[in-house]
This record gives sequence, C-alpha cells and structure tokens, in this order.
Amino acid sequence: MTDASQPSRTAAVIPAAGRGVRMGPGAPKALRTLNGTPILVHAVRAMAASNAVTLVVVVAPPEDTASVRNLLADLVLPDRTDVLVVPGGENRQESVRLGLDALPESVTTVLVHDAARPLVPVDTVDAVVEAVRDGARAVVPALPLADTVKEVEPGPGNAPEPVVATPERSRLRAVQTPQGFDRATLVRAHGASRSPSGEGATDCAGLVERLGEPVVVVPGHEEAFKVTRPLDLVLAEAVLARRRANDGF
Ligand SMILES: Nc1ccn([C@@H]2O[C@H](COP(=O)(O)OP(=O)(O)OP(=O)(O)O)[C@@H](O)[C@H]2O)c(=O)n1
Ligand SMILES: C[C@](O)(CO)[C@H](O)COP(=O)(O)O
Repeated sequence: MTDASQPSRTAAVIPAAGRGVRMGPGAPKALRTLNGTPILVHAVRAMAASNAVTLVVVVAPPEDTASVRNLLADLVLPDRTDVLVVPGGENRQESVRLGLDALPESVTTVLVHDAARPLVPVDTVDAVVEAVRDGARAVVPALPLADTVKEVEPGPGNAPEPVVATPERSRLRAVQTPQGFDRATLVRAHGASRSPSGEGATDCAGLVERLGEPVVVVPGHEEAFKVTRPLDLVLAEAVLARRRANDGF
C-alpha cells in the first residue's frame, strides 16, 4: 500500500459502468471476458502497469459494484497501486465525475481510461503521463485516420444522408484513452459540463476544449482500440494471442 498523503500522485479513473449496447445482449461490457478474463481486469492491469499510477478508481455499473469490488480484491497488482470501486452514473460524463469525486486530495494528475480499451500498451500510458508532467493541462493519445471522413446532414433511419463537407484527412486524428489531465483543469471541465455547454461532448478532452483551455495530442497505439462491437472481441483476443506468442504475456 502507498501513503495517501504522498505529493503529486497520479490516479487513473476507469469508467466501466456502461451497458455495452452495441456489443449486443449480455453482461455489462466491462464484465464480459477476453480469453476468460473480464475486460475490466485487463484495463485495470493496463493502468497499474505504469510506474506513475498509484491509484486506480473503477467506476462500476451501480448494480454490480459489490461484485466488481470482490473481483478486484483478488487481483494481484504492484504494491504501489491502490484500487477503489465506486458506482457509476447514467452516462460516461457522469461516471467520470463520480470517479473524480472519489479521488484523495493528494492526486494532482488524472488519467481517464475507458474500460473498453483494455489492451492499451504501457508506453502509451507513460507518454500521456509524461506530457502532463511536462506541463500540458490536457493530453490525448490519437492516431491518424485510414478512412476518408464525410460530414453529413443526419437523416431519419437508413435514408441517404446529404454530404456537407469532407474534412482534410491529414488534419484529423482518432482519439483514444487514457486521456491525461491536470486535476484542477479536469474538475473544472466536468463542473462546467453540468451546464448545457457540456452536452454532446463524447470525451473529457472535449469538455476541456469548451473551457477554452489547450489540449494536445501524443501518438496513440493500434492496440488501444475500443472494444465496442462483437468483431472487436475477436481482434482483442487475437492481440492477446500475439502477445502470448511474442513474450509469454
Ligand atoms: N453510464 C456509463 C456509460 C459508459 N461508461 C463507460 O465509458 C466507456 C466508453 O463507453 P462505451 O465504449 O460507449 O461503452 P458503453 O456505453 O458500455 O457502450 P454502448 O454505447 O455500446 O452501450 C466504457 O468503458 C463504459 O463502461 C460509463 O462508465 N458509464
Ligand atoms: C472517450 C472515447 O473513447 C475517445 O475516443 C470515446 O469518445 C468514447 O465514446 P463512447 O461512445 O462513449 O464509446
């Protein structure tokens, strides 16, 4: 166990309270398994793999909070890492806010990491932490896009949608997690998100942008993809199999 009064502590908040509607019927997505291990456990291990992270706050589906606590109580993690489990909210923003509320005062740097990105490599986590420690208030890992992206005028159902614009692809990035923040900035952004100005933001960095604060991008990683639909489970298990074959992970 680490000393909760230690200065400049870095914590990871893992929102894991989603249902996983796009995955189809079944248990909440974070509790479904990859190679027999819950997605959430992979995500907690991924955060705890960083030497910088000494606290992981898991935001669990409210009805599963007790079982998630039991699940994580048995997990073997580095001695430096404490784990807290709190019940989540109606949407991702609310779940992140509940995770932030649980942080001790000693935490100055916060990572917010989707449980749904269980395979993010530790080098990506460390790169985000380093950028925050070097002075950035908000840092996102991201990758260039492979597809061309069209902006459309959304229509009803499957009706053809008129194209409004084609943004220049070389200027676009697909954003991943963990997103890293100076704690005060993130708390301010989530406070502001309670107002209508926070509606529609799909990530924490978007809330910081709405404050007018700078957000910077560092290189993301292919293996930090979001497990969203059934095919993503197949890809995730293939990544795990490759890791096992390569280095006995
Ligand atoms: N009320 C919610 C909704 C989402 N999340 C978390 O936010 C992350 C990103 O969300 P997403 O991948 O969309 O997960 P779900 O909301 O579960 O997926 P879906 O939209 O398909 O239901 C996930 O780790 C999810 O558990 C959360 O903590 N609380
Ligand atoms: C935070 C995020 O993973 C960045 O790409 C993404 O915006 C989450 O979106 P979701 O619809 O909640 O999965």
